[in-house]
Parts: sequence; C-alpha cells; structure tokens
Amino acid sequence: MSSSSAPKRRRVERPPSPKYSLDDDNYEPYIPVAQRRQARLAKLTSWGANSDKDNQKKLQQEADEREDEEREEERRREKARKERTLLVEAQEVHSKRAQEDAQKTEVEKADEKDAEILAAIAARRKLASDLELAKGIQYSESLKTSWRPPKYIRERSEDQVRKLREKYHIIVEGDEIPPPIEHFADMKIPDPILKFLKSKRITSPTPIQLQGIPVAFSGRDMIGIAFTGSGKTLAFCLPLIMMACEEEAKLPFTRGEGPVGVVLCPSRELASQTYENILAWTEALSKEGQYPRLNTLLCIGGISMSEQSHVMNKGLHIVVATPGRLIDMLEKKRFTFNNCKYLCMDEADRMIDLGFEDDVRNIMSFFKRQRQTLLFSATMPRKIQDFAQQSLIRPVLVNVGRAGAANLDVLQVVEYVKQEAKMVYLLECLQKTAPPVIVFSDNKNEVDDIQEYLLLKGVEAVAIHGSKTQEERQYAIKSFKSGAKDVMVASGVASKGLDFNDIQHVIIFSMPKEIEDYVHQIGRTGRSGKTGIATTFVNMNTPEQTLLDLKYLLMEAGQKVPPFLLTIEDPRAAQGGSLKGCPVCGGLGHGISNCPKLEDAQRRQMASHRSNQDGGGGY
Ligand SMILES: Nc1ncnc2c1ncn2[C@@H]1O[C@H](COP(=O)(O)OP(=O)(O)OP(=O)(O)O)[C@@H](O)[C@H]1O
Repeated sequence: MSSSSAPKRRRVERPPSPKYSLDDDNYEPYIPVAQRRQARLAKLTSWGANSDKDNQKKLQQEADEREDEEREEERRREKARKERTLLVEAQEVHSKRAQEDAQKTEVEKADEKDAEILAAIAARRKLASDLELAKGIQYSESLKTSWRPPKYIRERSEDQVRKLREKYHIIVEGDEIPPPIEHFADMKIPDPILKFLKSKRITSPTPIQLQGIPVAFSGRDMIGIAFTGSGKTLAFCLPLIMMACEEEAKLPFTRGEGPVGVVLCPSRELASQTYENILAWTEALSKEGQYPRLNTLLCIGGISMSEQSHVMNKGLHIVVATPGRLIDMLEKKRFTFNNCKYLCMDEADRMIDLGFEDDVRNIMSFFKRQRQTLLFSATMPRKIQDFAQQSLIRPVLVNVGRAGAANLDVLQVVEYVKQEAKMVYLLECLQKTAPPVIVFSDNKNEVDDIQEYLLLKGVEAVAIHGSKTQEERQYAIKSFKSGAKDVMVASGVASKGLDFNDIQHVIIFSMPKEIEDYVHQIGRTGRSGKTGIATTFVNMNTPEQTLLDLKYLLMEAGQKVPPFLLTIEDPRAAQGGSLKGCPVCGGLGHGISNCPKLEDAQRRQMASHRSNQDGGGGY
C-alpha cells in the first residue's frame, strides 16, 4: 500500500462546551468520569475493529484493481502483437504479389485484365423484364405451337440431319433442335405466300431460312446469325405471320385486341423496310380470300401515329417498332402486350448492347404471358450471345459462318488515300461501276460535304444521317430506291439491315472505328447471292487497331491484303499472346482491353450518368 493511498486517521470531533440549562434542547445529563472513560475506551476499541475490516476490504479492492490492470495490460500487449503480425503478413503478401507480378509475362497480365473485364460484363443484369426478375418468373418450356415438319423429314436419322447442316455450313447449339428443311413447300407455308415469294424469285430457302424457319415455327427461342443479305428478315417474319394467322382464324380480333407479336429494330429506316415486307407478305396471304387479313402497325419516331388510325381502329396483329416510340405507345396504353407472345429483335446485338439494353428490358416488362423470343443479326459477338442466352428458354443457336464475318460475295478493296485527296479520288472511284452506289461516312458534317461536292460535280446524290428530319430521310431513301438518284451518301444510320436493290458499289469514305460497322456497311452490296464491290479509304487518321481488325477480316474472307496493311504488326503476336478475336465486338485484331466498342459504351454510360445527375436523361 502506498503512503499516498493510506486511509487518513479520523479525528475525534469534540462537542463544543454546552451552556447548560434545564429546558435547553441540548441538555446532557451528568455522567461520571470513570463511566465516561470506559465508554470512550469501548468506542475506541470498536473503531479499531472497523478500521481493520476497512483496511482488509481496501487491500482486496486494490489487489483486484491491480489484477484488472495487469489483465488489461496483457490484452494491450496481445493486440499490439497481433497487429504487428498482421502488418508483417500484409507486407509479406504484398511483396510476394509484387514478386509474382514481376514473374508474370505481359500476356498473362493482359489475360488477367481481360478476365476481369469479362467478369464485369457477365455481371450485367439478366435480360428479362423487371416484373419477371422481381417475381422470379422462370419459364422452363418453349412456347407450344401446332406446327410439325412433314413425316419424312421427322424420320431422318441424326446422321442425315448432320450432313445436311454441314452441306449448308450451318452450326447449331441447343437441345432437341428441329431439323433443317430444304424446300419452302415442306415448311407448310401457305400457298399464296409461296406464290408471292416465287414472283420475287425467292424459290428455295437460304441456309439461315432452312434451319431458322423450322426452329421458329416450332415455338423455340433462337439466336440467328448469318451474313448480311442472306434473308434473315423472312426467317423471323414468316413465323410471326403464321402465328397471327392462326390466332385470327381461331377467334377474329376486334378493336383494342392484339398484337400477337412485335419486331423491334434499332433504326426507323430498318423498321419501315421490315414493315413494308410484312405488308407485302400479309397482303399476298389474304389476297385469294382463303386466309384472313392481318393488320400491321408501324410504330417509329418522327411519324404521326394518327395516319395509322385505320389500323388502330381494328384488331392489331403485328407491330414493327423502334424502342422509343414503342415504349411511348405502351405507356400511353394505345395498345397493350397482354396477349403478345412473339418478340423478335433485328440487328439484336445493337438492341441489347449497352445503348438499348434498358429499353429492351422496359419493353419486356409489358409482356404479361410467356413469349417466344428471337434475336437476329449478322454480327453477334460471343459475349452478347452468352448474355442473351441466359434470358432465353431452351434457346437454339443457328449460326451460318462466323458471327461478324464479311459476306464472301463482296469484293473488298482497301486503298490508302490521303485525307486531302479523298474527295477527288471519290469521283474517280464512282467510275468503277454503274450506279447505284452508297458512300459511307460516320461523320454527319462529312456526309453533307460529300453530297454538296458530288452535286457540284453534277452527280445525282442524296444524303441521309441522324440529324436530318424524318421527311428528308424518307425522301432520300425513296428516291434512291426508286433509281431517281444514283448515289446515296449515308452515315451509319443507313448501314444496318437496309436492303436496296442491286447496289453495285459501296465506298467507305471514312473507315468506322468498329469493325462490325464495316461488315454491315459493305454488306449493303452482294446481297441475296449477287456480287458487289466495296472500296474503303484508309490513311494516317485510321487507328492502327482498326487497320489490324480490317487486315484479319480480309484474310479470313480470302481477299487481297494491300502491302501497307501487311506491314502492320499485331502487338499481341510480338508478346507471344493469343490472337483470339475480341469477345465484345468480334474484331480479330485486338483483345477486349482495347476494344473500341467497349470504350464507346463506357463513354456513353458516363455521359448518361452525368446527364442524369444534371437532371437530364430520359427519352
Ligand atoms: N430465299 C431467298 N432467295 C433469294 N433471295 C432472297 C431469299 N430470301 C430473301 N431474299 C432476298 O434477299 C435480300 C436480303 O434479305 P434480307 O434483307 O432479309 O437480308 P438480311 O440477312 O436481313 O441482311 P442484313 O444483315 O443486311 O439485314 C432481300 O432483297 C430479300 O428479298
């Protein structure tokens, strides 16, 4: 016990000497001295005993406190020891990682980075309606249809079916895949449509049609990939027409009922073209009175919907739409998807890549029952296929050629042309073939400049790009399609899916950054079995990576690779890395970590994030 903590002796307080008085409250009776001494002694003795007890208690308390302190001290020491160990461990792990990193080759590091990016893409929200996601709705069976292939085709052996697919270079994935059918008549297509197709010289199905139509007729979800100009439109429209025809025959549609199905397109021009095709086929179907009349609505921005009130006033069978206007109409309840059971996306990679993904989800949320979903495109990188497949039910993948490969019927010529010499050289190039010719540039101002220059030089040219009004765009397409104009100068808007008659020559004035866009642009020629030429201008302004994509694409298609392209080395080859194509855009000359499409998507995402923060955004 330390002296400072020793209990202080209590001083005995002596009472002040009283002033005695009998009636005083403080009166104390007299007690003899001996008696008082004894009482004091007894008191002192008892005080001593109490103070001993106190001392013992205090001592015990102090011992407890000391023990507590020691325990606390030990805890502190232990914690510090642990922290030191963790720190050392962290330092060790860090230096081990640094050592491992140093040992890793550049290729391994790049592979790791690619895997991280891929994992981030794979974590994207499933492509399904929010309602389905929220309710956890998951269908396990494909949509039931009454269609079946003819008996003699059903009885074919697996080997026969495999050989047939090999003959047409068709690759399929999925289970219980319906067999390919080589003749339209065996697909049980109504006679009036067969007659109409024949009148358009469509007599036997193309590979995507002979495998894709039986798959779609069977009610199966599918991803259809085939070259530009290989007849995908018929492959996804015919099943919808047949479905609508069957529904109408069962119970005729009245005002406010329908549609049975919808075709979604990424551009107004493509939607208009698909709409016109469907109109032609449905009119042919009902012409002889044997089959019912079907009503189709075109639902795109930039047009007045009141012009189509005659369609809206009847039952609606088919809708062809661009996403923005379709969402608008559904939100305004101009029609519903309560009984809609067919959803097809043309140029589907564009629809579900980052730009349109949320719109598609939004559209899906208007479906109230199970649907058949089909995705078609000429370009569909593996990652988009995988992403889409998770959202389909027992999907069948039908692939004709490599997804993203160029159409082999197009002769591809790549020329080095200095920026300042392009206009003059363009005039020279126009002499190569007879019209019609399409000239592509992804820059709207450049599109206008080229048209102006050509007009000045006396060339009948029209122009189309996203900043033109809908009337201007329609006029350009109409006059070019009709042959009134020889040249159409276009931005990317006109590249995907548009089917112009017999384009002789496509001139790519400025090479697009994404090789998929190039594939779609050259694909405006060499359609439905005919041949065409594509001339592409490149120069110092063309990114090296784009040139590498182009070089590999030319090699794949067995085309002549010009010497200046041959000299471009692939940095991945120098590092001993793999030369796999990019899983995001399908480009063969780069990996995922420097994919221009991904960069562009990220830029767009950041811009939309910024505009949302600024209170902008929306449609
Ligand atoms: N079986 C066929 N035989 C001959 N021509 C056909 C056949 N099917 C379709 N066509 C014609 O081929 C042309 C191209 O068809 P379509 O526009 O459907 O091609 P696509 O594969 O969708 O091309 P893109 O990828 O560029 O959109 C059209 O003019 C169409 O009439």
